[in-house]
Amino acid sequence: MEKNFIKLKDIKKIYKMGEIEIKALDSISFSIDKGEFVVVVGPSGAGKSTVLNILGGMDSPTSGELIVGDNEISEYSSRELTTYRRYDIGFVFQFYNLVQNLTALENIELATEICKDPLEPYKVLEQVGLKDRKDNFPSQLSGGEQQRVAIARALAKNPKLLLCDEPTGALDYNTGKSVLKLLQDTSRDNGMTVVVVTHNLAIAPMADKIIKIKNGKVESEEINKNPIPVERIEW
Ligand SMILES: Nc1ncnc2c1ncn2[C@@H]1O[C@H](COP(=O)(O)OP(=O)(O)OP(=O)(O)O)[C@@H](O)[C@H]1O
Repeated sequence: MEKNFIKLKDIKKIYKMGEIEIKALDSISFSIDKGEFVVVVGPSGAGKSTVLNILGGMDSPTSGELIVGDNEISEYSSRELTTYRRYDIGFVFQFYNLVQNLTALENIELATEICKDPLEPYKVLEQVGLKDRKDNFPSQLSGGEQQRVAIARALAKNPKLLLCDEPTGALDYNTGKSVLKLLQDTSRDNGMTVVVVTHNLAIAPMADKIIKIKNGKVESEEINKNPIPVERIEW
C-alpha cells in the first residue's frame, strides 16, 4: 500500500452568505493510503459532504492543501479540476443519478467515453453481478441494482479514487449491506482507494481507517487492523 497517497493539510472551507460566514471545515488534516477503505463518519452538518466534494474536485478549499499522488489539487485551476474529476475520480451518490433513458450498459458506456483508460463496460457490469440486466433501464431495476450500476459506472472509469456519499442512504438494510460488501470487496480485490461518507457509525468496523468529523474538525482518526466483513456487522 502506497502510504499517504492522499493528504489533506489544514483544510478550511468557509461559505459566505451575505454577512454570515459558515465554517464548514475548520482545519481538517488526515491522509489516506492507496487501496485503503476509509469511512468518514459524523453527524448531520459536520462537514462530511464538504470533505468529499473537496476530495473530488467539485469544490475548492478556502485554505489548506489537498495532495493526491504527486499533484497539488488545491492549486488547480477550474480547467485542471475538470480533468481531475473526469480522469481520476469515481463518484457514487445516494440517489444513483443514472440517466433514465439509457440502459444499464449504456449508462456505463457513456461515462467511459470521456475517459483515458477505461475498463470494458460489460466486464464491470458482470463484476457487480448485473450482466443479465444490461439491457434494462433504471426504472426496471431495484434501488440496490441501480446503485450497483452506479458503482459499475464509477469503476469503469478506472479512477484513482472512488468517493461515495451515503451510498446506502436510500436502500433497505440488507440491500445496503450488499452494496457495502461490493464496495469493500472492490477495495480489497482491485486495490481501489475508497472513501465512504456516512452518518451510520455502525459500519465503521468494516473500514481500514475511520475518520470521525464533528463541527468541521477531525474528532478522531483510527486505524483498524482487523476490518470486519460487512456481512458480520449488525446495526
Ligand atoms: N454551498 C454551501 N453554502 C453554504 N453553506 C454550506 C454549503 N454547503 C454546506 N454548507 C454548510 O456547511 C456545513 C457542513 O455541511 P455538509 O453538507 O458538509 O455536512 P454533512 O456532514 O455532509 O451533513 P449531512 O450528513 O446532513 O449531509 C453545514 O453547516 C452546511 O449548512
